[in-house]
Amino acid sequence: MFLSLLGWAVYSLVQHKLCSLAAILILTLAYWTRAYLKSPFRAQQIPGPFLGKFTNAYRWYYIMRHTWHRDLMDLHKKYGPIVWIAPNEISVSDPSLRNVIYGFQNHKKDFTFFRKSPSYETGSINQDFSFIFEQDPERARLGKYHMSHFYSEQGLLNLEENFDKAVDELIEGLDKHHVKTGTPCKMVDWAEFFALDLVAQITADQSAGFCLAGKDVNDTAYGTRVIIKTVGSLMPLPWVLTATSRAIRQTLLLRFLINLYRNVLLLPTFAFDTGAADLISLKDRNPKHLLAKFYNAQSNMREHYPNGNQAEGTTIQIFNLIAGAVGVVPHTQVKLIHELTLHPEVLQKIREELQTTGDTFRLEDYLPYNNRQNKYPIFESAVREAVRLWPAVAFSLSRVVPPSGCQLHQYHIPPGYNVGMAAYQVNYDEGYFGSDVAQFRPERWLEDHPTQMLGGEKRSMKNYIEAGWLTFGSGGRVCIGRHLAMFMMMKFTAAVVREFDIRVVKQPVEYHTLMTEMLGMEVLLSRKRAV
Ligand code: HEM
Repeated sequence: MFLSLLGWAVYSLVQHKLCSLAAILILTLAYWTRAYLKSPFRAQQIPGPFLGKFTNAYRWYYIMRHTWHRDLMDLHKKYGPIVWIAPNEISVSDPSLRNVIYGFQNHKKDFTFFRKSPSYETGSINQDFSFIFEQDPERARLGKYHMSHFYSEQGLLNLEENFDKAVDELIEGLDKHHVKTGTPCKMVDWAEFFALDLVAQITADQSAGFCLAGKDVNDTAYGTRVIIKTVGSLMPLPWVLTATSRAIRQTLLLRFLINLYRNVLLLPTFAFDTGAADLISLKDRNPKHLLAKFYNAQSNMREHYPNGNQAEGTTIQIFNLIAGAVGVVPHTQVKLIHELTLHPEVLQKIREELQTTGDTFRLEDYLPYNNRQNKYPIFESAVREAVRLWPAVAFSLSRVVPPSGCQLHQYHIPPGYNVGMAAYQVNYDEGYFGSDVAQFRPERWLEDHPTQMLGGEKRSMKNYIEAGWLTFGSGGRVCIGRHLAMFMMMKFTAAVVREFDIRVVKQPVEYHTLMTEMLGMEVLLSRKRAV
């Protein structure tokens, strides 16, 4: 009976293509309409774009136009802080609701805990712990427990020598490939080369040679972009998860993943099934670097991922590192350099701060340990201002409403629906940050809040901004690489502004998929004139 029905369906599909198409269309419309009519968002009249209420394709269309981060800002301007953007998803822009969704709830109390939504599964491309995409809160907590200390400020301070080696190669490469030849330099490419070199340095104390070569050796950075863009394009489409498995997604992206590991670890024949021995010998030679720490972390997590293996479990940590360092940091880095060329007065102050420490940016002059004082307050504020205004991780950090449900202003969101906030919408909220929110004004980070008090003293703006912004996420799943990101940008920027005068010859263009990339900016560099 079933077989004859199936046979009939295939026969009609072939014979009556138009009828079948019409039937599919009608069924889809009926499905969308039924979901719309039953939606609790409709019952509460939550505002939002008409098509978004019916289909995920609405958001996907704007993501594929690469403008979604700005389009969503416009939607919030039009509809207010709570917007119905997809059949089962609400977007929230009000910073005061950040802690409702991302606050430090007890992950053991499933009744009130907001997990990462199933869309994160799209980015899971292995059988092992993959930090950013792990949805299980207990495993994510364990991962953080095993890994946060080496991504802490103190942990990274131990690797400062490696940051400086990467900086030296950056300067040598820029000199050789652009200053001496007088050719324009593509800023985002160089920020990526630096990031790849830095990852190789801090992972296993090796020089990967991207800056020295002045090119994307073996398409390594390109591979990172392909993986990130693929995940970003598919994340908003729930059916992708029905149609694929982790194994399928990994197979699709395997070539790019393996290429990353081979070129960054300088293991030209690395493969998951045979690579463990190579990794072990490399990490044994560099016990204080991240590869050794990743290896230990994966050993501690192994029992939770019986289908993975040592090589996969270790290298996926490198992928998470590369995703942050190469996929995210360079785009804010580009905007920071761009803003400094637009604000010469800020650039001048940064150069003056650097002169107080022998024209070199040293972490120990920045971090307030051992009674030291931060010698770079304006420099630090300029970097923070850039990450506030151009938060490269710009997709909605979507979470599932727990069994308790949740109250967002006048609306009650029932369990099982998704709610999310995205950094552009939150960071540009005038109500919270003030009417000059869109201006690049580093000094704001050094001021006091005009009215608020904290512990009997005036509340600093730094404290106030960090309690509201979403650049690095918030709560238990806050970005583990935020200190690394700050150090990378400060090391890169300090070196470039110390050595070179910079003239922008092509402006950056925003391009959103998963991250908001800053593409196309070109600069002419010349050796800095003495002042
Ligand atoms: C300016 C640079 C960066 C920005 C704006 C940024 C932003 C973010 C955001 C918003 C999240 C939260 C994601 C979520 O809740 O779904 C996150 C998580 C994460 N980031 Fe970053 N990131 C940056 C750099 C880095 C770097 C350099 C690394 C390298 C280690 C990194 C590694 C991670 C990891 C592993 C997570 C997942 C943490 C968890 O789920 O507990 N990020 N990042």
